[in-house]
Amino acid sequence: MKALVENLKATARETNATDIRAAFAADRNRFSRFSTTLGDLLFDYSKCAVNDRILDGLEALAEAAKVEEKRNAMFRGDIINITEGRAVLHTALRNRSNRQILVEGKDVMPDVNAVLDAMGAFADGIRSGALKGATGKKITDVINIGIGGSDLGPVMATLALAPFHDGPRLHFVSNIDGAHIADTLRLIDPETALFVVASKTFTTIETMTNAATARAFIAGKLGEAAVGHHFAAVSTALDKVAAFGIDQKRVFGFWDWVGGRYSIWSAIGLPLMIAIGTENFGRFLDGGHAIDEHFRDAPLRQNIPMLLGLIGFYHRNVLGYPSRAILPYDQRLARFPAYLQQLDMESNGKGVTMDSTPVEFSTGPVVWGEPGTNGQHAFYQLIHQGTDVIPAEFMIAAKGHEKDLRHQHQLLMANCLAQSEALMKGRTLAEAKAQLTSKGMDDAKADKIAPHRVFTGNRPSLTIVYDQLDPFALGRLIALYEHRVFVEGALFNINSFDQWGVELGKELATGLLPVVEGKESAEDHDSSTAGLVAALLKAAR
Ligand SMILES: O=P(O)(O)OC[C@H]1O[C@H](O)[C@H](O)[C@@H](O)[C@@H]1O
Repeated sequence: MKALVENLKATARETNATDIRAAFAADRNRFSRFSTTLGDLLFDYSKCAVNDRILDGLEALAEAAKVEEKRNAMFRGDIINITEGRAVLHTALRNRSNRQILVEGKDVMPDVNAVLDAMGAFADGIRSGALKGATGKKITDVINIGIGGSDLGPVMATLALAPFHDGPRLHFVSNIDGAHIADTLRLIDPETALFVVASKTFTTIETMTNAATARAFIAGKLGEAAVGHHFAAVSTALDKVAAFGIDQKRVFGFWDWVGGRYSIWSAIGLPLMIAIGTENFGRFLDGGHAIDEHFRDAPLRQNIPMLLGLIGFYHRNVLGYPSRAILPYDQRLARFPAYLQQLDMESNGKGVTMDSTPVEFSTGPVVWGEPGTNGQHAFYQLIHQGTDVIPAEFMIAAKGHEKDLRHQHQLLMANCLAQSEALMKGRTLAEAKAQLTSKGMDDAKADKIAPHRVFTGNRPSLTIVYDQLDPFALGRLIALYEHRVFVEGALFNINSFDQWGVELGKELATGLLPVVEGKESAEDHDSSTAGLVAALLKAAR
């Protein structure tokens, strides 16, 4: 692998691959050669620093890393999450073909379908008003209590699918900070509220603490007997849910082969289903399934998740770019960058290979972003003229949902396209100077100012276009990025499906709680921690 990466570096140098502007000038068909479609989904990577030889090299890399074999093992239900001894089968949750999927000899599809049916019946009951609060009122507000994978997916997708939201209002409480639940409880009426406690493990301190606060709120306002009418739960740990006291009929399970950050397709999607209805939720699953079929079957050069992953690896390890910006020109995808941060950074922020040795590559990049056009007025300066090259990933719908605001959508499209064009083309010193002198600036001054107005150009970006942001399109987009993360993880030869890196902080927080409660002394901690504890406790007195 290392040698193949070195070869790619040499190829990039020899073929002048990073001169993207020159590549466009030399080849009128560059767009059609370096873009591909799947239905109405268009993936354009022609503004990345690729050429045929680079793609050949990336293909060799995929072969050497056995990406296709690893992909097949995932779909087959092999135990590929080796540190936790689990299969990785979020694809089973959206397996609309219903073909058998075996985990340790047992077909998981009957259980998947049974939970989906139970969720559907519950969601229908809440939406229609057949399932009421303790005082006989219809549920108007659903509050999801969860964090990480038990929060980010429903939060992101609910906003993304706002035009399809015809069920009760949704709220999300995740942070341990009491402000989060307190501000939410102020907005709701206990008689018409339903809390969904969402936690894969049902041990996460934030979720358990917020759930206890919510439980006390309902019991305090409506009496202990009302609790059963106002709570539901989603978890893989059904015994722990039972201990919390939630009615079994309102508990929706999933399985240890669903990673938290891949769980939006499972019962974790219940709030979304309540918001948009079972039919739309089904379309969302269809979208994910369409990408699964494509990822499994399409040849590499037409395989969008493969290409996305290979280009991601190329940016990181051949060209050495440290981060990637996710820039949806779609206000309703405002939480998509945050969603991808967990998906990508928790999956591929690793330093040890599948063979338990240190990795030989740079693994996952920093993933960040904001929707356009807001980002333009904040951080695009650095993307255009900063000293790091930051590959940008644009996404935009051909049609907005606001038919009478078509003009605003046209402005949105123009901005999106202008940004990727500007990143690629840039502006030379001569062009900058000519622009200034044409406006009457004298030569000496133009010489001083022009360098500040130079854009190096040749800054890579890729663009994803879809017809309209509907449940199917969103399902496709999420699955596309899930598989991209898979491909990159396979190339790094890491386990993308564990998350030991979040453990240490959790352990230390448990140890520090008695210290900040004033029950234990801070003397066993380092002087900074002890000093901070002292300052906080003094100020809180
Ligand atoms: O769903 P839960 O078990 O409550 O876990 C919630 C989150 O907590 C952890 O810290 C993990 O890093 C995440 O992957 C997970 O999504």
